[in-house]
Amino acid sequence: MSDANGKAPADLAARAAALDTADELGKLRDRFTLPDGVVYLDGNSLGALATGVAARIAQVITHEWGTELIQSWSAGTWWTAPERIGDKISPLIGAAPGQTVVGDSTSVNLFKALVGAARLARPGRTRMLVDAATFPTDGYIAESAARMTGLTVTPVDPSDAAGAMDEDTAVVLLNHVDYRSGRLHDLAALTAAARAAGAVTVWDLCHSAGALPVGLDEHGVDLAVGCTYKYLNGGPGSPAYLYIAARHQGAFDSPLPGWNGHAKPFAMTPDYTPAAGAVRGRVGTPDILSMLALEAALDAWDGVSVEAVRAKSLALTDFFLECVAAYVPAGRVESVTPAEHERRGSQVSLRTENARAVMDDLISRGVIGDFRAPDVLRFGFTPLYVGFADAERAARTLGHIFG
Ligand SMILES: Cc1ncc(COP(=O)(O)O)c(C=O)c1O
Ligand SMILES: Nc1c(O)cccc1C(=O)C[C@H](N)C(=O)O
Repeated sequence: MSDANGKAPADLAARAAALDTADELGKLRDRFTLPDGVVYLDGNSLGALATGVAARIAQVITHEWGTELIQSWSAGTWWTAPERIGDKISPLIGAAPGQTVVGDSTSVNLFKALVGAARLARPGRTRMLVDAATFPTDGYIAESAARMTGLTVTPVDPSDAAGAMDEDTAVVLLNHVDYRSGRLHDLAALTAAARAAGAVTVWDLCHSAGALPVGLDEHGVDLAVGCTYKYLNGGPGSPAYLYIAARHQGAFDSPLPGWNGHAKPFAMTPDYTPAAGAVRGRVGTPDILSMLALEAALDAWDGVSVEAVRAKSLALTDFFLECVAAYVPAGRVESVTPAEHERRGSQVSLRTENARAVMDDLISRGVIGDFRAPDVLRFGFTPLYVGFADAERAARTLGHIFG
């Protein structure tokens, strides 16, 4: 038997097995619970369940809530969870401790970051540059934040963003990795360009954190947000995070100054004095169950370097593209994810006709990716629990659908 392009599936299957055997990260799959027989390539939408989470949440419910009751806020681990878990995420995004706080959704953190950025921006500037291909929520929130702060949104393709930054640019909002195409944008160069133009940067890290090195401190990013339910495996609706660079913390003026961000929340004074540090990015009572599930899920990263994850991610996506080229009849799919490593995130997006029906068929055959309108099959590669045999089976199954 040979595939559509004449390559024997056994060759690729054998290669996949050898690559999995040599893979140093392969054993990390044991840190996750995944259903048997399923190839899960949707961890860029909802990460898999880390094994320690269920027991931790049972303990939080039965002991901390059920027995310790209110004391868990003060004597236990609850009150400081947002900044403690922020510090646990920090190494994954290249941030020193004290700059990252967990809570709320990405959308809400975008709002805080964008209005905060506008308030940090140089007076008199009028424009907010926003990634034109952005995940919709960023665009919606940016429009509202701009309206509230007297700015005007200018949509811009990230490839043209550096050239569009000028002395009228107040704020720049960009995605590190594009959710639909998987295109990786040059965070270092774009942040440098924004700094040169005197603009404040806000990066959305939803599709990069936990998949590749980010380097927020190293590259001088001002503010960043990201979700935790994708590559960080925090669970459905797990809280997002907000990064406020140390140099801005004194001046960061949150548009949502809730009592949890107050310097002395339990003084319960009528006037607002923001807490020092990233804690001023907090708003109201944190969602403890989701937050502590996230904290337990982050244990899956113990002893794992983001650099090693990136190396495996690129090897996986390279191999998947090779398998797709071998198994899928020519002309049936077209990759919209850049081939160059320096422009590729941790997913492969294939454009095809009837993409929704094709994805439904794939899922019915045990290969879970997702469909993104209008015509994209999206496959996310999460190196902590996806292997090369998964990539080969996914491509082979796609080949069968088109065969
Ligand atoms: C780039 C990006 N930003 C934001 C979000 C979502 O934000 P929220 O956590 O508020 O649903 C997503 C995905 O849901 C996303 O891909
Ligand atoms: N956040 C999601 C949700 O609540 C339900 C279903 C999917 C999602 C997603 O994460 C979508 C995702 N940001 C994307 O890149 O498409």
